[in-house]
Amino acid sequence: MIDTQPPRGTRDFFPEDMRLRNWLFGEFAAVSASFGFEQFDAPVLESEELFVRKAGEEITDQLYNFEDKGQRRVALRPELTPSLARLVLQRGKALTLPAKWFAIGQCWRYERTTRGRRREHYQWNMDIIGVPGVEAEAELLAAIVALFERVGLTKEDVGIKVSSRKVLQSVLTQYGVPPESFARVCVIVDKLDKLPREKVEEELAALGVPAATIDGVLSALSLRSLEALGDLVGRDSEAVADLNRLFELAEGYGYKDWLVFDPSVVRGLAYYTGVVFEGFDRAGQLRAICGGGRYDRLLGSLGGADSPMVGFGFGDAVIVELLKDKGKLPAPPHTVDDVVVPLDASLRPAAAGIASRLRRAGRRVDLVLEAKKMKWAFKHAEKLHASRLVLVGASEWERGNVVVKDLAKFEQAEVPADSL
Ligand SMILES: Nc1ccc(Br)nc1
Repeated sequence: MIDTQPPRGTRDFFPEDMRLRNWLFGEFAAVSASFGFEQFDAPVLESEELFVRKAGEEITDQLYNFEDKGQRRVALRPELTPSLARLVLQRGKALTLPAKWFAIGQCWRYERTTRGRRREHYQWNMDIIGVPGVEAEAELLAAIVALFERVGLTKEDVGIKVSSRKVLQSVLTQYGVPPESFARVCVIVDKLDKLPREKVEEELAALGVPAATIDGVLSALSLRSLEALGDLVGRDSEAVADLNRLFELAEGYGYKDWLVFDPSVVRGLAYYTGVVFEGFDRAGQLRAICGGGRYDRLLGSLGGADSPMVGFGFGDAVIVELLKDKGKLPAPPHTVDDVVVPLDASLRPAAAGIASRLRRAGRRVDLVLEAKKMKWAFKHAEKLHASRLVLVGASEWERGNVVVKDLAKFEQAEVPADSL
């Protein structure tokens, strides 16, 4: 027999898994719709060049890339943002700005399965193109909070750490680190909560960032108030102005208590240029729930004209682990409205006609396809959480009737078949 397991690092979604996934994606789509966003999608398979960045990111180190039968260098997308950028460049001046787009798509990595981690997950992305002010970031943070609230999480369960890469930029400038090293330094500094400090210092030193600078960077990242940040980088710094404005807007939206200023948040993607943020569980048991930020120079890095862009990615795995931990994971049942049962093989065409009519009327109908006893039909209807059991029997059918059992009210009636 073939190996019935899915390929290493991937998942199957049996019907009960798909019901949960459809519920979660339904919440993603509902939040996106409530914020007026339009959905886009792009191929899972992209040209490799879309993702080649020389900043030592894990996401590009683990690119799921290969050469196809036409000797083309291709890759399974590790994230959705570069595809979004490609579509924006493709649409060019025809794209009306600001554009608010969302997507839910499978993303891949080729992880050496020494750690046995998954190689695919689904990500919900929301992005705003063409808005230079932090009003865009505030809107996206509101969407994340809306999602958390919709799935039953509170500000006691989760929060969103917020900072700006401009903090790191001003510190590095103070220490004379050249701007061209900025992206790589960010990628390394992002590893602080994953690697021992010595390892981070080693990697920074390999970039030519002297130890004294590292101390300066690390002390900046340990600040815990915007006031202290202002003292360090200057009250009129862009980072402070952006973050003060962001917290003021958060007050207006009513989600300020969900936010935590945390300059240690850098995020691991090279292309972020401004505000960055990540959702976290306050119990500190899990990896980041979601993350995002501003990336105003991604289009330029792909050879196009820059446009202000900001967005986030929200994976389908950590949120499910968190809801499970909180006992808030729904188990959507398989439900139909009606079960239609012919009580005799000769009544099967009649039963099929009744099922068709009910379906055209918008009912979800399970038509029993084999000769079954009443007892089985009852059990089957209960398992399907059906509202009604419609029995097509010879004597009633002669009168143009069927027997309908209301399974909620435990009532039964003989009614004309065309009255259903
Ligand atoms: N980028 C990425 C892709 C796939 C998984 Br699983 N995690 C991260």
